Amino acid sequence: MTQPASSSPDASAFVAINKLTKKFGQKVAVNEVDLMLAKGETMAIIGPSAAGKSVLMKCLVGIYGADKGTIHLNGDDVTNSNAPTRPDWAEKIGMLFQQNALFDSLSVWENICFRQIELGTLNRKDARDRAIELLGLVGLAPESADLKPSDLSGGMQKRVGIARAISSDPEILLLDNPTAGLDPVLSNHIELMIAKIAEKRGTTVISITNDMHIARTRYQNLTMMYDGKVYWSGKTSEIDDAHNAHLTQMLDGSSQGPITMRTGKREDGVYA
Ligand SMILES: Nc1ncnc2c1ncn2[C@@H]1O[C@H](COP(=O)(O)OP(=O)(O)OP(=O)(O)O)[C@@H](O)[C@H]1O
Repeated sequence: MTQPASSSPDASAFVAINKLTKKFGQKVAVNEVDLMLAKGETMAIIGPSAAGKSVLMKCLVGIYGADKGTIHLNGDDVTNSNAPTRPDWAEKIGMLFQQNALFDSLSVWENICFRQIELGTLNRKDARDRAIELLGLVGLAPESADLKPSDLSGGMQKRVGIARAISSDPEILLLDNPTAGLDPVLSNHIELMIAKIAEKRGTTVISITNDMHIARTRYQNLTMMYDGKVYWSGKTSEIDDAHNAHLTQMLDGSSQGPITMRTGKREDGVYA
């Protein structure tokens, strides 16, 4: 059922991360992470604060280069942001940042098609039309297009961030806490929307969440990070109640230590 943290990922997987390490000075934020994901599959990444989840995402999107290890996307080595293959992937990866990263001085539609306007792939009229189409996809009215992000609620801002992330019709969608700060009803609504968009487009999705229930019900795969490492990675359908309880305890900090899901025991062997 599990991918042991020590196994080597299959390099032919659509997303193949092999022994990835990212340090900031002495701090090892991401420590020998192995992960793989097939095309069109979804993965939730969970873990307590400072586990390395966001840094891993930023390595994937090319913001940070790696100190060690590799990232392959569909066979292309994209480990370092200045790798020759990287520009080919810029348009194929959509990312929602934790704080949405919307520009307050720009309108909603300019935020959504920011990249296309910058690159000149769409003129301003077509970009506005495209943004309105995307607003519809994320459940926002066309009238929102000319508002500024500060005119929107937190939930609406998240939707705009998601609309921007999917604006280039990416092959991979990276979402850093798409429902952080939202109430449970809205969180569920947004996660359902993401699942539907991904299914319709065949998009591969990796999403950080703090919500174990959402991770188990909306994603096909789940990875728990702890102290920069992958402690468990596998199919959500195979998580039984005991494992769920322990992953949840690790997430909220009440567990006494990481567990290995292969055995269902904590690393110190206490849990059975
Ligand atoms: N630019 C940076 N410079 C120095 N240290 C950093 C930097 N970015 C992240 N870190 C450190 O790396 C570790 C992992 O950070 P990361 O943001 O990936 O955690 P996280 O799992 O996403 O946590 P959270 O759920 O709280 O967002 C933390 O100790 C953090 O302080």
